[in-house]
Parts: sequence; structure tokens; C-alpha cells
Amino acid sequence: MDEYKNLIVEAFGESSEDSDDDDRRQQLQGRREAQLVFGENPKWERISEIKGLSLCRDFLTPDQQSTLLASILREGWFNDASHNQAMRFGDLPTWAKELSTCVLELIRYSDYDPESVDTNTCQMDEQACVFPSELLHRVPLFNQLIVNSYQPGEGICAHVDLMRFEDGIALVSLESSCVMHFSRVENGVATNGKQNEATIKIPVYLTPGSLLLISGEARYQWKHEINRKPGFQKWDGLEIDQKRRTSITLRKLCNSD
Ligand SMILES: O=C(O)CCC(=O)C(=O)O
Ligand SMILES: [Fe+2]
Repeated sequence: MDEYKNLIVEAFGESSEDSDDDDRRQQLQGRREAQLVFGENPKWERISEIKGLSLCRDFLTPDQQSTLLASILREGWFNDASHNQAMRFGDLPTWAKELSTCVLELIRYSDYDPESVDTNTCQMDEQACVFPSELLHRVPLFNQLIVNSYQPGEGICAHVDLMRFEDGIALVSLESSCVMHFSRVENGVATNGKQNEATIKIPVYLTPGSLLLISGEARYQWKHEINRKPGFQKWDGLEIDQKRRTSITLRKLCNSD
């Protein structure tokens, strides 16, 4: 984690929260330099059926995944086998703050399509951005953390994340791969015996070290779930080998005033 962050800080300096044009130009310049430093930029996959869902599979290297997992295990939250979830609000552990910084830097310096940038204002069009750009200036970016530790067979029921959290959710996967399914919130009435829209499930394959960003429609109009019961975890026609899976969810609480 530190290595990734230091590289970025070394290359571009600490990030600024100002948002005037000069800063934007510098950010764009930073992206160009990032391409030189890291070679090929991390690739983002859009899930075409769902607006606001972006997946970066090579977010964390295997070494970074091990370091992150070790930091989580050192917290001791899962020492007792009956605990499989930990939540933190406000001041997050150092490793979680570093992870948030990595998410932010990755988004800021990710590949971008030069065609989508207005060269006068240096504004990127929303479609080209993997995260709503107005959220990138909020401080802190995230102040709530959930770590889930799932044993083989365990998953999470279909849900929309609670409205007490703002838009813009980051989800990091560690250990076992899994398929997360998304289904529309609306309960459209099934007509003509056709499949109800709400029952159509879009599968998203989450591999270890990947980062999933959920915002806008994906956050408010789609439910997500992971069913790891036997027979439900298939990708490319093959049943996924189920091991323990650890996930980290980063969110920002809505202001209560
Ligand atoms: O474990 C996951 O990947 C999903 C967790 C989740 O949906 C949540 O914390 O709201
Ligand atoms: Fe969730």
C-alpha cells in the first residue's frame, strides 16, 4: 500500500483540494505523467448494462493484497469465529485511510479519453469519469468502513446500501473470487409471461485485488447481492472454487444537519 501511495506522492506531490482551472490543468498533466511512470494505466471495465458501475481489476498487486489482509487480521476483529463483520465510523484505521488515498489517486490519475476533456475548462465529461467528479473534492472521501469476512457458502442478501450513506461507494475484494449480482430495484409488473425486469440479474466477477466503484444509478436503482450457496457461483460456465473471501467497503456518511 505504502509503496503505491509513495510512488504517486513522489511523482505528483501531495494532492490538492483546490479546484480552480490551474489545478485542473495540473491534474491533467499529472495523468499524462502517470502514464509515463506506471506505463499502461490501470484499466477500467464498465458494466454496460448498469450506469455508475466501474471495475478496476488490477487495483492491488498480490503483495499489496497480502499487506492489506495482514493489517486487517492484525485488528483482531475476526479472531472469534462467530464474528464475520466489523464496522468503523469516523477516524478510520491508518491502513483504511491509505486505501482511501489509493482509491482517490487511482481515480484522479486513471486513463482518460482526451476527446472527452474540454480543453478550455479542462472539465472531463461525466461519462468519462469513473466516479462523480464533484465527490472527489469531499473531505474525507470516506469515513465509514465495513470489513466482511465470508466463509465458503456465505454471502450477502440483495440490498441497496442504506440512504444514510452518500453516493460514491468503493468496494475492494480480497482472497476468494466471487460473482456479485445486480438486479433493478423497481418491481415492474410481469407482463405477457415475460421475465420481470427486476428478476434479471447482471453478474459482475470480483477478483482478488479488484476495486468496484458504485455510484449514481448503480448505487440507488440497483440492488447487489452475493449468493455463495453451492451452484450459484459460476463464471464462464465453471463453478468458482470457494475459499474465504474478505471485502472492504468504504463509504461516506451523510451529514446529519
Ligand atoms: O462483500 C461485498 O463485496 C459486498 C459488501 C456490501 O455489499 C456492503 O457492505 O454493503
Ligand atoms: Fe452493499
